[in-house]
Amino acid sequence: MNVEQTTLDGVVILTPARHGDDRGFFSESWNRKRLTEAGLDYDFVQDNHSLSAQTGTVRGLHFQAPPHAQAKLVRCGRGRLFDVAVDIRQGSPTYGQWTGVELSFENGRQLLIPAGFLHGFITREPDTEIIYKCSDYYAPECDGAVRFDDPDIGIDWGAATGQAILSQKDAAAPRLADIHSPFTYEA
Ligand SMILES: Cc1cn([C@H]2C[C@H](O)[C@@H](COP(=O)(O)OP(=O)(O)O[C@H]3O[C@H](C)C(=O)[C@H](O)[C@H]3O)O2)c(=O)[nH]c1=O
Repeated sequence: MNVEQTTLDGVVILTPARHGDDRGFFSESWNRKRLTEAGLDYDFVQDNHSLSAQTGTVRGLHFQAPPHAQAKLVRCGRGRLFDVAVDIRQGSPTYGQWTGVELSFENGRQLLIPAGFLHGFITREPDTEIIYKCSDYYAPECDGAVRFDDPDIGIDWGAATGQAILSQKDAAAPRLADIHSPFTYEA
């Protein structure tokens, strides 16, 4: 498994090995022991899987507040997407900064996002499926969102987002400056 750092401490890109043969390939998409050996041990308890039918679908930027904050291990099961994490830990030297990576079925890359970060993505192909592990259960009472096109964050989604396909919740999300982040940076 290849591990690449990003500009945000704790957000890393993982690429599990693929064992190809004349049938196709086999890959251990998640191996807790291997992550622990890389110093990335998370107790994932829930797998999520969503399908976005149209290119230019944006889901995010979301977080779950403590006591149900979620770390996530994100991968693309079909299609192609641009996955983004934003640091919202109060006091962090990278507060409000973002990092992004293209995840696709083809490249097999995964993004590991600790708790304390917003998560969102934009699809780059039709019928794109995202699959991700979460370190806590769904808790709608702890659900939070920030608008994906917040100018103070300034995410480059790599596409025109004026026609982004959004849920009503995401279309009405506040700017980061208008929320009180429940996360605190611990050096
Ligand atoms: C997140 C979640 C949702 N749901 C139900 C609630 C709604 O009836 C339906 C769609 O939920 P929502 O519109 O919040 O789904 P997304 O817009 O894909 O939200 C997710 O998108 C970003 C990228 C994330 O990282 C989060 O996991 C999550 O916020 O699934 C559940 O039953 N369990 C869950 O864990």
